[in-house]
Amino acid sequence: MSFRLITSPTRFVSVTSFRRSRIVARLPSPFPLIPLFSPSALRRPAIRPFSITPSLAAKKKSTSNAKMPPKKQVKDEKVLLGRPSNNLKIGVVGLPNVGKSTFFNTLTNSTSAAENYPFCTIDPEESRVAVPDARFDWLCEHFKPASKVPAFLTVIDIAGLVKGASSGEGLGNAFLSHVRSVDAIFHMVRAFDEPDVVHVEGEVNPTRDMEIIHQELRLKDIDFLTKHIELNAKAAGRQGSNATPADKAKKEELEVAQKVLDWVSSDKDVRKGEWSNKEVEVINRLLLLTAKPVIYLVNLSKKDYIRKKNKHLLAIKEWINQNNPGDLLIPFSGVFESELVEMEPAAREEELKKLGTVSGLPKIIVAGYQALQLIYFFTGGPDEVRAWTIRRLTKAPQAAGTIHTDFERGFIMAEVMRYNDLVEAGSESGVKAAGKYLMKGKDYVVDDGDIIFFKFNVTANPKK
Ligand SMILES: Nc1ncnc2c1ncn2[C@@H]1O[C@H](COP(=O)(O)OP(=O)(O)OP(=O)(O)O)[C@@H](O)[C@H]1O
Ligand SMILES: [Mg+2]
Repeated sequence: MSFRLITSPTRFVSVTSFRRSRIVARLPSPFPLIPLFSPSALRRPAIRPFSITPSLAAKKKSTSNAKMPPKKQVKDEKVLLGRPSNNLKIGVVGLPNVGKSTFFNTLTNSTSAAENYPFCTIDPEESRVAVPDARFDWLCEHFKPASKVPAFLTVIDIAGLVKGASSGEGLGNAFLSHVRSVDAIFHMVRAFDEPDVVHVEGEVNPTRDMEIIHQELRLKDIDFLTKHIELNAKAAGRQGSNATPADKAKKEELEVAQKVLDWVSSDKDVRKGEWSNKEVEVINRLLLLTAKPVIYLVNLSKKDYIRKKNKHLLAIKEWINQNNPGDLLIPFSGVFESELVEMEPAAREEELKKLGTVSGLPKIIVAGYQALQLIYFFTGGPDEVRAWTIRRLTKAPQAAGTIHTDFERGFIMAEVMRYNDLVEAGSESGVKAAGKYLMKGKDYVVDDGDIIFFKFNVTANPKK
């Protein structure tokens, strides 16, 4: 096997600088009050390529293999419901005038129109917010890096849906297509009484509103699946009895689609079904609305949020238990959060202390990130501490590929420190001395919060 040396770090510098420039351009968050760009960090790459001579390569490889534990076959590799990507988005969905844009603006420090009239938002707005994480803060404190890049949650503000949206009411179909393009849903539920804020259904009734939204999403899935089956059944019917493997696959796919249609038609959301890996693969291609994970955000008045009481909360909880057991409910207050975000950090802390409460946003961001089945691993050093987003169950080479495709192509191994081990030992050498510095191979499934140094090598021609 021939190894080609990678001695010039320049191209890696350009990769990291490219990524950074994107981050700087799209940083609207109220949370990361941290410098994301430092020219000095560009002088050296944040992640140094592993450069070795051919003979040394063989030696290193054999030592690393010796250290590596026997390969464990990951059993039961479950296919996750949802789009297989690291670039996933969560949409804010709900009736008109329930506080979606107020929440979106506060969360992402954006200026989406948020006025007191229904259908204030028409076109979807996209923005990002840093994911707060004490581990990231600790790593920055520990490495004192020139550049700090946390993980980000991408949020989309979507227009309000109304009863009948699935059959075109209130620009319904266009708005539902915006829901189709996101990967998870923050379902905004109005539980605040404010006579000046118009409610499209007349009076405040959160469970009725939740029922409307869920009904519209289900009806759209039913409509979509029915048309999909009709269309594909016709195509499959023309094949006759001499069915090719492709025809058989199509037939199997149609059977799954029919099974899913029966499920949604019985008033259940797709994400609540037990599906085999094969079925999940078909469902993922269909981008169904009720397959997307949902977090219910209950928008309270400032007073109710602070006193932790609201007359609708119990009924909302019961509705979730009845209809979509296990889904998360997070109460918060849009107006209160928008007041907080306007304050200086010190004044904000003072105010929260005085009121004996906390902001609801950090919990919401973390929950949104988890709903998307996203986790991150860290790379750390004096140049940069960075969180790299991956989907749950991602293996080491693909995780390396999020940094650079060469890292995946030439993957040798991942040197992994667990966050707790690093905190306990106080340094990388301490982790090594404690025998907790792990060498992981290509079957290693990366854990949330792993601190990883990838070793890789790239041959001139990967086929050789
Ligand atoms: N917790 C709350 N208490 C009182 N008023 C609120 C609260 N949250 C939001 N509002 C008010 O509700 C009104 C509508 O808010 P917003 O524009 O954010 O709703 P929306 O759901 O985005 O509406 P649309 O679907 O029309 O775009 C605004 O006047 C906002 O200040
Ligand atoms: Mg809006």
